[in-house]
Amino acid sequence: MSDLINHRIRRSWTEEGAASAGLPDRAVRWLGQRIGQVGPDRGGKTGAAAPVAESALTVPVRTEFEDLLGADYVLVDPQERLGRTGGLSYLDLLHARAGDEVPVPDAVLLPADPDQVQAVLDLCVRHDIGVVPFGGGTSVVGGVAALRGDKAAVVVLDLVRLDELVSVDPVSRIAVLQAGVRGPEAERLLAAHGYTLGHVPQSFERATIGGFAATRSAGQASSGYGRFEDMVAGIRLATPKGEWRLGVAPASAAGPDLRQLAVGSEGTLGVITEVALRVRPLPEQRHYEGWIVDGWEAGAAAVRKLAQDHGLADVTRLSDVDETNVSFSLNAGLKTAALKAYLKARGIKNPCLLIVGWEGDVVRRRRTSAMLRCSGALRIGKVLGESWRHGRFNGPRQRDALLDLGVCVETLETAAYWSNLDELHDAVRAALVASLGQAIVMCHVSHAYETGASLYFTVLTSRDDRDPVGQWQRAKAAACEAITGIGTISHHHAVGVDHAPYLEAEIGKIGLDVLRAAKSAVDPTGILNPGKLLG
Ligand SMILES: Cc1cc2nc3c(=O)[nH]c(=O)nc-3n(C[C@H](O)[C@H](O)[C@H](O)COP(=O)(O)OP(=O)(O)OC[C@H]3O[C@@H](n4cnc5c(N)ncnc54)[C@H](O)[C@@H]3O)c2cc1C
Repeated sequence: MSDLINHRIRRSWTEEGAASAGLPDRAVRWLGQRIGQVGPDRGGKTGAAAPVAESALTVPVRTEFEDLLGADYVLVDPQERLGRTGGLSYLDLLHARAGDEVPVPDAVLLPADPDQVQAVLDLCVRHDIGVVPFGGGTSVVGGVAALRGDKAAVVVLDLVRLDELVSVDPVSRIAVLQAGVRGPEAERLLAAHGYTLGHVPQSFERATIGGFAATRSAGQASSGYGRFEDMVAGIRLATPKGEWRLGVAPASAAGPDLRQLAVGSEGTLGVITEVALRVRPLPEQRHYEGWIVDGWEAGAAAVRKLAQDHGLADVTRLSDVDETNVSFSLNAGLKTAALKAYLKARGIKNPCLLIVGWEGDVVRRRRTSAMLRCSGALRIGKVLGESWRHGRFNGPRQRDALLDLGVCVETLETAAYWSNLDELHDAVRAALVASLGQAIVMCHVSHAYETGASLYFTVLTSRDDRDPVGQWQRAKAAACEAITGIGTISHHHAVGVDHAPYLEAEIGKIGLDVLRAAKSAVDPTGILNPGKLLG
């Protein structure tokens, strides 16, 4: 059963991704010049087996789970348990490579349907066992760490078998998908009915419908299709108090929108078993292209104009000068050289790449293009846009290759109102550089709104092998401190464990008390996802 998804694949991210998991030689040389001390001899500590303690589940309790799910769906093998703990952050990858001691669940449970999920929760309540809901395991904030809190045992509830399209309502354009359906499968199931969800985060290939909902995920085409929470029409959760269903109408004034309390609850208020989602007709056409803007401020102003005057393309992604430089350097060749010469001849000193993509009604592109021209942007054409679209999943696939070379590589994200965006960009950048020294810190806006935008930073620096974990923890803490008070601690990666210390500064003590009260209403004994969101 566990071969349904191999959670131990790290090298290639997905089996399909293996072909693009390597790095070209010129990229390795270029990295060496920029951050120094990288090379094939810098793989660091790898291959050690992480210690896995005996399962703390007693035989009678394990038998009860087996009677409920079937013995094949209660896994206590150490490798299965180790494969379902920790997500895919840089620190998770470091720990996995080094065989560091990490929290390991006492069992992995694989329920088949929402009723079995509810029955498992009921058993966990009865035996006071912690439960970690597990979708694709792509959390980068510690969301699936198998922490046990004050419980003697903790199980991971892997939702991989909840893999069905439950229903399609073509009149309302709503499809109900089970929580364990992964991104590509969701699109395949919906395409058979002529629909798409249009939710394509960079973790699309592995992440699940339940995980998207639990973390308020944002896909690369969020400007056109909306964030995941915008798509949620209804939601079905298993909770320690029983089943909870939400969502009967597209909009409602029947008190606060509790769907939005469930969305983003990160497994602390219930296990999402089904999500009713707004779907759209499959686009007949797609058109992606690249533009160049001179300087970050000008680029941000151009994107703001699009967002505020209804000209955003479905994908609107602005790279800062550093990210544009990196992308030009890694794609060095005759075409890039010609492009650079052309930009120089046009007097563009600080090129920032803007990718815009339309899906479906591509006639809208005329309006966006006219607005971009008015903002002084220069159209470069389809090649850059299409090349971005085709390589959109390569970043995660190449992380292990970078770790093999001794590179510390990680991303972090935030968002702010337009009036604070430049300050936030500069503050986070400065904090990362001050902490890491010689580092490449690059950034893009990939989600824009009328009132503001997200910022997504990627960091590459030479790994400090004396203290690789501390090196990143200090840099991340510095970035989080810089964000606090200007922007949000997370635009789409969620809170998990890593951002929990910063939540109170954002939502206040009253906000935390409200969340705790909600949790104690549905989960009075605190079995659900110990240590996440609320710390
Ligand atoms: C390389 C990389 C790129 C990424 N890019 C993006 C991006 O572009 N946009 C984006 O939004 N995120 C991105 N992420 C973050 C991550 O993929 C998202 O948070 C995603 O939504 C998690 O989905 P998942 O199924 O993997 O959930 P998991 O990682 O399995 O779980 C995430 C959290 O949700 C809880 N959870 C999972 N399923 C359920 C459920 N059914 N019921 C209740 N709780 C549940 C878990 O307990 C955990 O707290 C990226 C991550 C990586 C590693």
